[in-house]
Amino acid sequence: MATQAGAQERLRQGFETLQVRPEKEHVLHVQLHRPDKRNAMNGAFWREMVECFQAITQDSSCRAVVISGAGRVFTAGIDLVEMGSELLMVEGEDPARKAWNLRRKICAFQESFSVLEKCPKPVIVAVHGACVGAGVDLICACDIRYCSQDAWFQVKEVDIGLAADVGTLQRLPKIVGSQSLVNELAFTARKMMAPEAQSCGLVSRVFPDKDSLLQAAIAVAEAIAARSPVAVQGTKENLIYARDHSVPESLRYMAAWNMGMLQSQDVVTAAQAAMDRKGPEGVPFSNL
Ligand SMILES: CCC/C=C/C=C/C(=O)SCCNC(=O)CCNC(=O)[C@H](O)C(C)(C)COP(=O)(O)OP(=O)(O)OC[C@H]1O[C@@H](n2cnc3c(N)ncnc32)[C@H](O)[C@@H]1OP(=O)(O)O
Repeated sequence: MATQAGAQERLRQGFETLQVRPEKEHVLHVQLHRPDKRNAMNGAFWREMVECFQAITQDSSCRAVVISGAGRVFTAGIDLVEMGSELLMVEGEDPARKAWNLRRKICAFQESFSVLEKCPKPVIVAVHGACVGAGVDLICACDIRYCSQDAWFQVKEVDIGLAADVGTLQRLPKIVGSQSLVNELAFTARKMMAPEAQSCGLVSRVFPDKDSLLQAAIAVAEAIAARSPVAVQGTKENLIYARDHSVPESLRYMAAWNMGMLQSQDVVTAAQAAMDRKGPEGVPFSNL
């Protein structure tokens, strides 16, 4: 799937657990789609997230992505039925080999959400109803988080006997300012409702219902997609780099980045539009 055509073909083929559809120009909407099972994450889901977002990364016509959940809730987290019988079953003739194979599996699970961060296009997630366990890991890897008034969040892993290992413990403390709150949520699996999620910074906006939530998520994706993809994707790359590095390291990375990217035609086009008092909407930028 190294080519643009290959990526678009993969997205056209469709997935078992994800529904992908174009929403506006340059905007794709990825829906977690196992509504009867509350979008619980089975084996197919963990694989398909990687395939889907690798294809989106390759598809230069896509500039922003919205993720939402089909049906009553965003997601019930890992599929508990498959977890016991399949997802975490491991082969190996001795403990070292079993441990090594389990490590491989855990790394593969981690990739299913890290792929969201590696995707250069901004990902906006719209959460309604429950967002449990691995759902929190997923949203922590997204760039913008919105929810509806009925949403609730639960770092549920301790209740099923494990430490959350696919991103929550690593990313949540960098999203929420209070380490004490993160610790409390992770140690107790307490449900956090939408107003608290907003006040602690996990989500940036709360909407009255799912319809208004989706409308707003798609509108912000459209606004992002109208801007220079060189500027937007460079911004995502450098924000994530800065989160994980010191200020001097990040400034150095930024300078190396922009010594190439400032030579883009987009700078000239966008600056001219600003001088002419036009917004970026309606200014044509080539795909990246
Ligand atoms: C190395 C990997 C690391 C990853 C770790 C991840 C860990 C986690 O994700 S921990 C969290 C596990 N999830 C849960 O504990 C949530 C369980 N589900 C619920 O609490 C409720 O379903 C929920 C509040 C989300 C929704 O309640 P609602 O009343 O709307 O639905 P239900 O009647 O309960 O369920 C409807 C059908 O969906 C099936 N289902 C729900 N959750 C799961 C799940 N996690 N796994 C598998 N299936 C699930 C439920 O059995 C019902 O199915 P059916 O009886 O066939 O209709």
